Amino acid sequence: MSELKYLSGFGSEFSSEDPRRPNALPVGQNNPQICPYGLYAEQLSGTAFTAPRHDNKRSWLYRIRPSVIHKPFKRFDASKYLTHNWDEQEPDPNQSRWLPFDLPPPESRVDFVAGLHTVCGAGDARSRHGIAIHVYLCNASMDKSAFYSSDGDLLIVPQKGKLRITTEFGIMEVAPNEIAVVQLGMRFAVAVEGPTRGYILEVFDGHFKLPDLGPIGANGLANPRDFLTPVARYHDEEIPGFKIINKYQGALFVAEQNHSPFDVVAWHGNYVPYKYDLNRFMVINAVTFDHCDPSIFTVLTCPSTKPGVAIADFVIFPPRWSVQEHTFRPPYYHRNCMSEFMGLILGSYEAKEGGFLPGGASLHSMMTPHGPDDKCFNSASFGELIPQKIAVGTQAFMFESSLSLAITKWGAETCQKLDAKYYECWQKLPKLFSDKIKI
Ligand SMILES: O=C(O)Cc1cc(O)ccc1O
Ligand SMILES: [Fe+2]
Repeated sequence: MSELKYLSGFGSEFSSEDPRRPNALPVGQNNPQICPYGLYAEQLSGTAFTAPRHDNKRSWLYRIRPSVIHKPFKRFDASKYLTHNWDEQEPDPNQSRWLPFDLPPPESRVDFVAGLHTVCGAGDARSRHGIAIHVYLCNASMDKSAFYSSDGDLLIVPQKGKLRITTEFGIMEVAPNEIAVVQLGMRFAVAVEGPTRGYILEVFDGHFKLPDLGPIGANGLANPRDFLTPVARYHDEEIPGFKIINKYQGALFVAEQNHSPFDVVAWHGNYVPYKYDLNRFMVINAVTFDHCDPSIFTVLTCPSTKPGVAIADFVIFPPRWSVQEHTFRPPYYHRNCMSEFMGLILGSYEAKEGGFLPGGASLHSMMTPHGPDDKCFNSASFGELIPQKIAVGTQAFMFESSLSLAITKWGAETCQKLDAKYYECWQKLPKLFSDKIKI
């Protein structure tokens, strides 16, 4: 297969034609009486028609058949651990840590949709307010099926195994240490190459944006040109019994049709799927003293209507130099009015060298105290403060949300990965209080 091509930019107005059908995009209008090549015009709206211009998102798809040619949707029970039921368990404010989530057994055949497991979440897709955090644990490619969420945008964080994501807009390949965003309503199919695991943040409220940079200036953190959107590529295939799987109000539905939904010959617009390589993140940090809040590491944010408060931020902890003088350099001890769900893509996380493992996770709920374990505290308190390259070969991330998250039954019990001894990592923190320590 030839190398995939991408369009570069975040939030841009793009246009793309499959080179096999030049001039497939109508010129100067969206709805010609007959479209070039006899294509159907279909608008995919990502915001209300009347959203302000700077927020307005829509794309026009020129496709062989309109999406409406399908049989009725019926309930589908492909993934029994996908849920929006936040009342399955009693509330639990404890610090939670999960060992790496199990991959499906090699003799099984589990695709991306069947492998979706909801770990925690809050809110309601019906009132378009909330989030769900899922993991996907799969080992087989989707076959004659496509998936979309009618509930929210999906920010996909591969941890193990590359994803080849065929979308209506074209194909993107996303490997660990890259992320992909497939927005509300966009249909996609995932092909994998073996045991595959990753995390998904689904936001019900709106769309992800790049954070404002304030005094940082016009450049830095995640730069817009590093976001890549696939190019148009169509399949003209009759496929009897092709399944369109729809996540709608937290439940799965399936509708059959007799053709590939990946039949878009050309498209234009600013409502698109995209990917981003986390290695491209330009880190800004303190070069004098003290520990900055982790908001400096925000890759993408889904804002709420309250100024400065995110429904959810996607934050990473990339390799970087640590140079602060007379400073306790690791994360400070804290209690936060936001919920912090963390995962590990590669390596280890500086505040917890042991126990927090790639493919595992942690949740520090609203106002639940947390911070470095005793080992980290001791070495950072008494180590020499030379410039140090930290987190080399590692990548931890955080989904930080202003919502108070509930853990599902699968997350709390069925997965059997909760580490009941997690609290112990703080119990041996020493009492240093003494008249002898004077600074
Ligand atoms: O809890 C965590 O490990 C995440 C985190 C990192 C940091 O550098 C500062 C605050 C914070 O919540
Ligand atoms: Fe934290």
